[in-house]
Formats: sequence, structure tokens, C-alpha cells
Amino acid sequence: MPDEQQPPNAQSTIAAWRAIDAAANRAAEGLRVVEDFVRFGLDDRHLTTLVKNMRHDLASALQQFSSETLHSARDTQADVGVTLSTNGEQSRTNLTQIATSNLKRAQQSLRTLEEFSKLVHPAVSAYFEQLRYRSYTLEKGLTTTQANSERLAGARLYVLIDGCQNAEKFSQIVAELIAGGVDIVQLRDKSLDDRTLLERARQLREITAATSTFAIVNDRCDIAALADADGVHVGQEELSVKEARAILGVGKLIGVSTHSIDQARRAVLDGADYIGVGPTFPSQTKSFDQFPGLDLVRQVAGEIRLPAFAIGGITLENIGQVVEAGLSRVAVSGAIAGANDPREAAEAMRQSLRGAN
Ligand SMILES: Cc1ncc(COP(=O)(O)OP(=O)(O)O)c(N)n1
Ligand SMILES: Cc1nc(C(=O)O)sc1CCOP(=O)(O)O
Ligand SMILES: [Mg+2]
Repeated sequence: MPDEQQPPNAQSTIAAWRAIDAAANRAAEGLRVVEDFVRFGLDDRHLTTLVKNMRHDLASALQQFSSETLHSARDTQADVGVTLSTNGEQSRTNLTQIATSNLKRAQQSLRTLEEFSKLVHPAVSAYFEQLRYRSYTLEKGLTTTQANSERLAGARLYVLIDGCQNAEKFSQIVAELIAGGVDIVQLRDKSLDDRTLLERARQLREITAATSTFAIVNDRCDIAALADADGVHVGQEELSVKEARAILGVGKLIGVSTHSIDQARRAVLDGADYIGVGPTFPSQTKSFDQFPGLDLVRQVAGEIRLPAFAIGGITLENIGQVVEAGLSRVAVSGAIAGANDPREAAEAMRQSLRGAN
């Protein structure tokens, strides 16, 4: 016969309340440090809003506990943990370390809240569990934003090209784009057969290998993996970031097309390495029914710090409007790949992005 559940004795109850009291403070403090990092360190309004919401939701959950009970259980002077600290707690060498260690501290404290509240207030335990899962998603968005702001810091000009009529012409344009200061080249060809597409992707890889230009393959994770490209670009109806990552592995760039602010916010939390934002203007390369246009550029620039490339119909004539709307990274096809002199066209666009924030 199963043992009947005994209610916790007074000593266990006091221990649980003490643990809850300490964890509540640690979780709130940890989240506040993380919030200050995304606010002042990353300047990221989207992540700041998410952390602030988490902090408020934590505070509401904690209101389920009587503060009188928590305070009467508190006994800081007799707390054997107060004077214990590790070397790791004292040394912080950069902002990211401060953010990640405080996020970990908040996660551990949420786990403590979840476990000990099962003893004294089971109804609220699942809520702490949910908050802990939210913190993992936040961690992903925060770390990919931070890492890619650094990795793609200098990447301003991104050019999309097709596979050209033959391998020689393809090599030539890639070399011209690199010479013109293009930071990322994407192979985007919807009509080549798979073997030729793979050949071109391998060419792109080989030509860019000794340069600082990134090689990206559009749509096709399989081709990107086989060619050992730097990454892949996927649209809203294609493989997800998680699926692309499963094929390409960590360390490869995964870009996602976004056409609304919600899609941009989602891409950050999904762990995209950068986003395309568009269509900004009518395009000769691809037709669209709707144009989120410069309004979306403004929205993304106002709240997201993951590298974001405005795309769609961008030319030397209108690039200034994109910069004015707040994005200093653009992805371009026709105005560069279709120009008489792609190198010159790239140089001119690179020049108009110089000095933009
Ligand atoms: C940098 C960049 N941004 C957006 C796109 C468009 O991707 P998608 O929406 O999947 O459309 P197709 O390019 O596949 O037609 C892109 N390729 N690159
Ligand atoms: C392929 C593509 N995707 C877009 C998007 O908004 O997602 S705009 C676009 C076309 C980009 O070429 P061009 O610079 O010639 O307009
Ligand atoms: Mg696509």
C-alpha cells in the first residue's frame, strides 16, 4: 500500500519559506541585471521589454506568498550561505559575462522557487516553471544578438546573385563583388539543377575562403552544408532556424526573411543570426503584393539589435531613405548584380553606408 502523504512539519516549512525568500530576491535581482544589460549594453528595446515583462510576472507570482510569512522565516544572520562565495562570483571581465551569469542565477533561483513552493504553495509552482522556460528562450535571443552584433559588426553590404550563365561568369562577378567591398554574397538561384547549384556554391566558397566576405546559400541547407558555406538564408515558409541548425550545426549563419515586426521579434527568439527586412521598395527581382516598406525598417531599427538587412528594390537613389529610417545594412540584388559594372555599383553603395550608425 502506498505511503500516505504527510504534511510537511514546521521545520521543513520554515526551511522552504527561507529558500523561497532567498530565491525570490535572487531571481528578481538577476533579472534586473539582465534587463540593464539588454537596455544599456545592447540598447535592444525588444529584449528589454521581454525581461521587464518577466520581472513583472515574477513579482505577480511572488505576491501569492504572504510577505509576512516570508519575512518571519527570514534569518539572514544565521544563513550559512551568506559568507560563502566562489572566485567565479567575484570576477567579471565583460558585459556579456555579467549578463549570462546573472541570467543563470535567475534560472537557478526560479528552479528553487518551483521546487520549494511545491511544499508550501503548490498552485504557484508551475508558474515558476513557465518563467524558467521563458528565460531559456530569452537567453537564446540575448546570446545570438550579442554574438552576431560582434560577428557581423562590419557587415553592411549584402548582395544576392544568381548562378550566371556559366562558371567563369560566376567567378568573375563574385571576384568583382569582393573587390567592391561586399561583405556577404548570397547564391540565390531558383532554376539551376541541384548539381550545378552545388558547383556554384562550392565556387562561391572557394573564392570567398581567403577573404572576409561571407558565403550564403539561399533556401537550401543541404547545398550550404555540402559546400561548407558560411550559412543559409531561409524564408517564412521554409525550414525553421531550428531545422536549419540541425542540418548546418552551430557556428554557421542562419538568416531569416521577415516582413513584419512580429516576425522579426520571433526570429530573434528563434536564434536567427541575422534578419532580412522587407520588401522595402518595389523590386525587379521578385514581385510582392504588400510592402511593409520604410515603416518596418523604422520599427526594426527602433527595437532590434540583431543584425538586420533592409531588402527589396534598394538602389543608390533610395539607399539614403533606408539609412535615414535607421538601418545601416542593406541586401541588394538588381542594383548591383545587374549593373554594367557590379564592382563600381558595390563601391558606391558601400560608400553611402559609410558613416551610417
Ligand atoms: C537577405 C535576404 N533577405 C530576404 C530574402 C528573401 O528570402 P525568401 O523570403 O525566402 O524569398 P526567396 O529569396 O527565397 O525568394 C533573401 N533571400 N535574402
Ligand atoms: C529576394 C527578395 N526578398 C525580399 C524580401 O523582402 O524578403 S526582396 C527581394 C528582392 C531583392 O532584390 P532587389 O534588390 O533586386 O530588389
Ligand atoms: Mg527562400
